[in-house]
Amino acid sequence: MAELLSIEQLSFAWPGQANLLNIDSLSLKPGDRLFIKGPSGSGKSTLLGLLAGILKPNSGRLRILGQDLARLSGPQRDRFRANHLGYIFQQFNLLPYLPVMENVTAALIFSPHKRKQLTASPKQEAARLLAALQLPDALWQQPVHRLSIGQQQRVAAARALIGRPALVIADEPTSALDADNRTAFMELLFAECEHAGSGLVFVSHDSALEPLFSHVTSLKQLNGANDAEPGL
Ligand SMILES: Nc1ncnc2c1ncn2[C@@H]1O[C@H](COP(=O)(O)OP(=O)(O)OP(=O)(O)O)[C@@H](O)[C@H]1O
Repeated sequence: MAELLSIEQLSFAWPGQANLLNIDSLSLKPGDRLFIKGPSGSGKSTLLGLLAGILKPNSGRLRILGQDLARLSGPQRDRFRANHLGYIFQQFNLLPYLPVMENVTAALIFSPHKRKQLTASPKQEAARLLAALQLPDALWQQPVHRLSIGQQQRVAAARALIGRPALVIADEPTSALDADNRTAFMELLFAECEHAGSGLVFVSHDSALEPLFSHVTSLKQLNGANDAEPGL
């Protein structure tokens, strides 16, 4: 089976700026869970943009499921992202006036692959995920803007997980939560990734979450080739 993620000799600089990322190597197997830490401004979101194929490396190679994203055209990259990735954004990026249920099933619209992965109807699978993430069913037909931040976060997680993507990318999704809610959310997220067989790349500057992950690295380690942990 192809590796979930492999990076070799990758460099990236924003236009007119010095190199921000110089990653000698990073690899993950299907289902692996990686925590990436690093202070604000160190390049965590930039790295996630590269993983999602929203940004292109200046040099080197980045493969997801064996596919070098830089070799795909823009529309092919969009399709690859829709089919194989689930993304939980820092600000969730939900559609505020659409009901919860439609926000979750929206992830299937541009993804024949995710639709094929379903074992029930889109609504049934969205309902299963929302229930598993403990969002009360009284809220499922409510527009998202009426939900609390913690509730919106569960909707964003359900949207990222529907259709069993190979890789779920999460950019500081717990930053608006208190410690109790954070731990509960992480347990649910892990359980659902396991159920779906999804790998997880999770970015945060909250090192309290670090012990929950089998693989941990930092932007500093990634950028200094010799400091990386074995296997990372
Ligand atoms: N669209 C952009 N154009 C130019 N420079 C950018 C852009 N986005 C980010 N940068 C620069 O890249 C650097 C890293 O930013 P990035 O958002 O990746 O950091 P981060 O580690 O995710 O920070 P935070 O924890 O605050 O979210 C910063 O110096 C930032 O100014």
